Amino acid sequence: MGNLFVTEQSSCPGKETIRLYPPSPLSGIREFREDCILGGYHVGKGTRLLTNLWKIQTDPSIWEDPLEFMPERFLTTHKEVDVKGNHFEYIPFGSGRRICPGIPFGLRTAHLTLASFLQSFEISKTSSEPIDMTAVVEITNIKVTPLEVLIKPRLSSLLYKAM
Ligand code: HEM
Repeated sequence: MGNLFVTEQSSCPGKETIRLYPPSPLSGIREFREDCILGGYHVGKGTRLLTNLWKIQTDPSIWEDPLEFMPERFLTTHKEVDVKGNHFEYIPFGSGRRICPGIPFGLRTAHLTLASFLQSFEISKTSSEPIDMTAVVEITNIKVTPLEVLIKPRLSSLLYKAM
């Protein structure tokens, strides 16, 4: 299970999770209002651009061992990098005027939901095989192999009744 812990103070496992497994791997669409040259390419007015955030966040010229889960990089080589669209090598919420407006809500909700789930249930794998973390980069980030787990309540049964 990916650990989606990120706060605005930014925990390193959380930052690394959404670097490698961005929930929204493609940015929103931008339309060019005029002809221009971008990265050596001529781009015509009216062209629509969808940025592949996953590709940027796994660019081997920026990230050492880009496909490895290494949260410590956010304590060392990428210590100053935050999630707010200021560092273009890492833009899990996009950047600029159309940056995701749900950053604080998304981060807190992910944190709360996962923490409540882990507090409430014991989770175990159904096999001893390593978990296949391969993902398909589409509009959202989807695991190729669904994760199968067994969940067992940890708390008093009274706490699981619907409110
Ligand atoms: C971890 C959770 C989330 C991630 C990773 C995420 C990621 C993104 C990304 C990459 C974009 C495109 C930004 C761009 O094109 O520059 C976006 C846009 C957007 N997000 Fe999120 N998002 C998350 C949670 C949320 C939540 C909780 C809400 C609302 C409550 C939200 C609402 C929006 C909206 C409305 C846009 C479109 C903004 C615009 O086009 O002006 N997102 N998000």
